[in-house]
Amino acid sequence: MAALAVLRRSAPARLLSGTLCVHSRVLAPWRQYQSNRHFSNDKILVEMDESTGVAVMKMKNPPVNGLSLELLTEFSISLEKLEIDRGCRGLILTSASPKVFSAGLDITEMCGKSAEHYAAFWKAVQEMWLKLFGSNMVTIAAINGSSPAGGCLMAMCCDYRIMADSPKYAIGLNETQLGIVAPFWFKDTMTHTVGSRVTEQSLQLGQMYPAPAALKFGLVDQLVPEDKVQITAAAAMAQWLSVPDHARQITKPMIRKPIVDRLVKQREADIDNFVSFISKESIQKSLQAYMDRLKQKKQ
Ligand SMILES: CCCCC/C=C\C/C=C\C=C\CC(=O)SCCNC(=O)CCNC(=O)[C@H](O)C(C)(C)COP(=O)(O)OP(=O)(O)OC[C@H]1O[C@@H](n2cnc3c(N)ncnc32)[C@H](O)[C@@H]1OP(=O)(O)O
Repeated sequence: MAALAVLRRSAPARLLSGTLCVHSRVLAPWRQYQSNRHFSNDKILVEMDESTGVAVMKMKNPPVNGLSLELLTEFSISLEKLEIDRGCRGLILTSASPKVFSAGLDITEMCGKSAEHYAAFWKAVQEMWLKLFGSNMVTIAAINGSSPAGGCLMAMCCDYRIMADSPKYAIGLNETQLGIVAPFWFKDTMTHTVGSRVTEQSLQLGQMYPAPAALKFGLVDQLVPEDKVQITAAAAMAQWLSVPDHARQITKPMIRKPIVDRLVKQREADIDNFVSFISKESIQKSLQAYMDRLKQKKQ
């Protein structure tokens, strides 16, 4: 048992290659850590079921769960807490808002801000990815709505994806549609999920796939009626957790560690790349025009 506990606790550190730091500027203090093991801060709600060892993490940043610096920071802190919790074996990631899993990166964080802000924001995006893709727990995405760009990235970081069965909800990496470019580790995550050929085409076209199309090529693993997404995720989790932890935890990094290490080795260069790219006037214009289109859609 002691050996298993060591494995359980040491594997994430190995997999994440020392990436436990989080940006300190917006660290929200934990409001509470109650006996029923629910904890929450502004943007992340965690419900931990001690009898199953499964935590449900809900993003709550209405209206569309934009991945702001604050949400990303709280996400990484919450995940880190669960990762070191011996009692937690599985994580179900979902949205507290109906109809949208996550609209991806909060575009307002990438518009009209300083270089320092862009660097801090990108570091938080990297941190989220390193922790979620490199997690030692079983991770299941319960995709209860649309999931473009960064939302799709989060879902793809998980071990298994269950999506609400509706053509109204779409998922994909649509960055080129905004005039921006998915960085190599977004591309690596998609390649890991669906293979090179589909990734090449999807990324160039910035394609969003309605849920039924996403199922066809494995971008999601299962479609269920919207009101069954959570319960199906819990059932799938029970199945994944029936595999002995130590064996699964040694297997997962065999595939994922080289992908994680690629970013770890060039984090600073990746931040510099992002800052210089996003600061360009032409890119700022594209993002602004996209935001204007989003707002006009309503009128
Ligand atoms: C060569 C080197 C390369 C280096 C790397 C360089 C760059 C990489 C850079 C960035 C990578 C970015 C990845 C991303 O995640 S970018 C974000 C992409 N996201 C989207 O395109 C989603 C856009 N949103 C939608 O499609 C819809 O909102 C959605 C389907 C999610 C929901 O639709 P719904 O009809 O319910 O809601 P809306 O009315 O559209 O939106 C409500 C409200 O929210 C605002 N909003 C929507 N999405 C975002 C967002 N991502 N960020 C900020 N704000 C968003 C929307 O404008 C509305 O606002 P308001 O009108 O109510 O004020």
